[in-house]
Parts: sequence; C-alpha cells; structure tokens
Amino acid sequence: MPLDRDSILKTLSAIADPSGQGNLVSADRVRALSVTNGDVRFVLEMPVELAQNAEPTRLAAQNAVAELPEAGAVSVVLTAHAAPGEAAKAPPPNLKIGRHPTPQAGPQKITGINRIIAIASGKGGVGKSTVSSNLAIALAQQGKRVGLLDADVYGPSQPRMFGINGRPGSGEDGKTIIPLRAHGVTLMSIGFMLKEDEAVVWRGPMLMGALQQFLGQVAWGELDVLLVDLPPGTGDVQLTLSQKAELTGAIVVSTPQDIALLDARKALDMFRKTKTPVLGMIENMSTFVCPKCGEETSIFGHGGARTEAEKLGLPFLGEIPLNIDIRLGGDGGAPVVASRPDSAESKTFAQIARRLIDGGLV
Ligand SMILES: Nc1ncnc2c1ncn2[C@@H]1O[C@H](COP(=O)(O)OP(=O)(O)OP(=O)(O)O)[C@@H](O)[C@H]1O
Repeated sequence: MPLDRDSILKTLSAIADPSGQGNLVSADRVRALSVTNGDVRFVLEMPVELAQNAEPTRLAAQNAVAELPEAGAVSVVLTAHAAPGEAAKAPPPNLKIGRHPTPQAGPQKITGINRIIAIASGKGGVGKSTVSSNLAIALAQQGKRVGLLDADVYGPSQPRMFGINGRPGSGEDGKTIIPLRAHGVTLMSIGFMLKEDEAVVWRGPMLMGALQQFLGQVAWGELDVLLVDLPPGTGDVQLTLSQKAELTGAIVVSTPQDIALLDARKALDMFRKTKTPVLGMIENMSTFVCPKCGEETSIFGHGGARTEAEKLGLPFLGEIPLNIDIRLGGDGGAPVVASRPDSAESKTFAQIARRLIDGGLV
C-alpha cells in the first residue's frame, strides 16, 4: 500500500483511544495530517483530562506510522484543548459580536493579564501570524502563561495555524466567552465565531465593539502575557487596541526588503502617535538555507530590519529564516515550535522568547 493519508488513517485506526472507547480515528482525534515526500506529521487532539496521560498513545501512533513502508520522519504532536467537544455542546455565547462599543474612559488594565503585547506589521503577508503563533508557544514552553488574541478580523489565521476548528463556549452568565487552548496557549480568534470562508465586512465602530468584547468578555484567566495578532497596516483595530487596553508595547514584524520596511516605518510611526512603546523589530523570511546543499540565499535581502531598528534606536529581537517547515507547520495546524521544538528554526523563536523574558518584557 502506498504511503498516503488513507494508509496512515488505517494504521491509526488500529490504535485504541485513551478514552477506552474506539480508536484514534473513530474518536476523531487526528488533525492536520500531512504527508510530504514520505515525511508525516499530524496532531492528536484530546480533551485536557485525556491528554495528561496520552503520551503512550502518541508514541504508539508515531511508532506505528514510522513502521509503514516508505515512511520518512514522523512527527506527532499532542494538543490538549479546554474541551472543544464540551465547548461545541455548550450553548454559544449569547452576544452579538461586532456590536457598537460601550463608552470607556481610557485604556484599561484587563484583570488577570499582566502584560499585553501587540504583534504588528506595516504590510500583509510578512508572517506576522506565523511569528505570533510560534512566539506564543515558545513563551509557553519557557514556563509563561500565554494568551493569543487573533485580532486580524479581516483574515483570522490562528485557527488554521493552531489546527483548531472548535467553537468557544459561554460561561453560565451567557456573556463570558470561554477561549480554547492548544499547544499550551489560551487562544481566541474572531475566526472561531465565523463560518469558514465567511468574510467580515464591518465598519469601524463594529470592529471596535468586537475588539472590546474580546478583551473584556473572554475568560482569559491569569496570564503573564497576552499577545495580540493585529491585522496588517495602520487602521481602526490598531487604534482601538491602544485606546481600550493598557498595552505593554508592540513588536513590529517585517521582511527585509525596502518596500516592506517602508510600510513597517508607517506602523512604527502609528505606535509613536498612540504613545505605544515599540519593544523591538523582528525580521522574518530573513535568509533561505537550501535543505539540499546548505547554501544560504538572501531571497528578500538580509539585515534590513536590523539596520532599520538600529537607525531608530529600537531593539532588534531576531531574524527568522525562510523555511519550509515553518510554512508547513503553520499552514498544517502545528507550528514548528510545537512540532519540531529542537530544530534550528524553533531555536530562533525560543531565543526571541528568552530575550523578551530576560528583558523583563514578559
Ligand atoms: N519564515 C517563514 N518561512 C516560510 N514560510 C513562512 C514564514 N513566515 C510566514 N510564512 C508563510 O507565509 C504565509 C503568510 O504568513 P502569515 O499568514 O503569517 O502572514 P501575515 O503577515 O500574518 O499575513 P496577513 O497579512 O494575512 O495577516 C503563510 O503561508 C506562512 O506559512
């Protein structure tokens, strides 16, 4: 039998589910299965109470797939959810997302959340969501209690990046939104409230209302840091966030080429105007190391963000390479930091997380 999705699922259907009922496939535990040139990755998604003791099951699944003919590297990641199953059964929060904002005196601290850091970019597609998800997981791996708010209302990508398609539940009051959890991160995204492929066409006030609800009505719990993945550019959401919440600061992600840096400058200017401290810049898609010959190529140039940061007297937090595992991980539901924590690219994210912790910013 060739190594493909079906043969892998057939193998996994022979492994008992830790609930004691059925197998991994019949219990619907397998997520984000990808097969590339024989390399196999997938996520096993379990409710928290099962995930705690599911390491032997994860190992059994990994070994069984690795034994299939033609199998290359096999990576299986276990994620524990604050019961998406339960959340799906619970009534949805009784609130209209995108209502008009309620008046508020000024930026407020959110109970239980120590710090709020916005992740921004001047331009779309530079990898802001990729950086946000991997950085959130890297901070969690280093012992921090981390939340991630996907405030990219126009193109929420964190549900895909974290491999979650559950729906948040509501608290007993019918107002509180119970966030989801994956890879050690507490997660909320407008994407959880929309149907797939549903576009958001909200005007300014509705966007502001939605953001205010996400900040105020989500039961984030006690967090060392909440990362906010902003939409690209300099619009209403950015402005609202700085008006509604006491931000610790912002991190600007840019690719190295001039045109991206030009836009990054606009984002930096916006933060200056809203008096939000810029904690530093990250250069994404910095260099490409050929996996076959090891040669390093600077596809979009290299070092532009570092130079820009130095020019503006801002900390430069690190550079992330352009790497196929980063793309496959993010687009496949298990960011590289979770699926290949020992890889060189995961270490670059871990270093940035360490730098933020050592600098007392998280
Ligand atoms: N360092 C990287 N190496 C390889 N692929 C990457 C890297 N960073 C991001 N990507 C890929 O580039 C695409 C865009 O990334 P991402 O969605 O994170 O960007 P964004 O800036 O958040 O975009 P948007 O403007 O839609 O919010 C995705 O397919 C992602 O997997």
